[in-house]
Amino acid sequence: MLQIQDLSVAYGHRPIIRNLSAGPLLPGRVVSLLGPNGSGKSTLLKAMAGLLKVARGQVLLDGQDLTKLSFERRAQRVVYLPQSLPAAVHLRVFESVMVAARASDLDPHAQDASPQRILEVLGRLGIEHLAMHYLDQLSGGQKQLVGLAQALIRTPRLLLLDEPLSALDLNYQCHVMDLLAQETREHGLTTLIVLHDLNIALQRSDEALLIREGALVGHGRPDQVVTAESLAAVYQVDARVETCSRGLSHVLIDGLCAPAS
Ligand SMILES: Nc1ncnc2c1ncn2[C@@H]1O[C@H](COP(=O)(O)OP(=O)(O)OP(=O)(O)O)[C@@H](O)[C@H]1O
Repeated sequence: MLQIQDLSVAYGHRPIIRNLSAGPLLPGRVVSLLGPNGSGKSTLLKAMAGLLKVARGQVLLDGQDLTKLSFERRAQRVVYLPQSLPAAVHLRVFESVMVAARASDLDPHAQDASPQRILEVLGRLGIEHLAMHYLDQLSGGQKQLVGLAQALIRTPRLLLLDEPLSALDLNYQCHVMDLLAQETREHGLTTLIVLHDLNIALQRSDEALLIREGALVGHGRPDQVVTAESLAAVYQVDARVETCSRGLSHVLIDGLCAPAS
């Protein structure tokens, strides 16, 4: 179970995340993290992953404060996939997933980095045919899928994914969200995913967190969080959330809200 308590994060003297509390987020659930550009989503994920100094507050995972753990112990529990992947090195896809599996390895038996397991993870993502390709010769979307393979091979307790669908086509977006839901449920992970596509958040996440200017303004079922009112308040768009013939919620954008006079 994940609980964020009174978290504050700053860059220098500039506060970004302000006394943010959220949770509990239960294992086995996919939670979308929503909010406008610059609202602090990546900053929140980086702080939870231990990559930024936390000015105040706690991130409790099963009662343990992640902000106080050593790098190695945190790396065993938390996997963070950044928005932009590091410049691709001249490694084959297969090797890069193997390196990722061993990255957090205090206990050599903790991660199964056998060739079969690596091929299985690549296969689940539909990219086993890329196993022997070089990372620096892949397309943007293919690199993003390899990043996901590097994350999933590690079976953490907490999976933090920053816009993991941004370079993927429609088919892969659906496929990856289905796979993440399956992995999350099967392994009892807590999965937090930054998304800009509100329809994907509505239809394929179990819960949503909505932030604005570093503060939490909504948490609950996606259809309770993504509403015409919240979209007007947070994104300044004039929108409707309607239910289609299959019973799924869709956001329809009519335009920008009229500026306040
Ligand atoms: N390394 C940094 N140093 C100083 N300020 C930063 C740094 N990284 C981000 N910021 C600022 O922090 C604020 C929040 O940025 P962040 O990347 O967390 O937003 P975001 O919600 O993820 O945005 P986006 O949806 O555009 O990716 C922004 O105003 C940004 O300019």
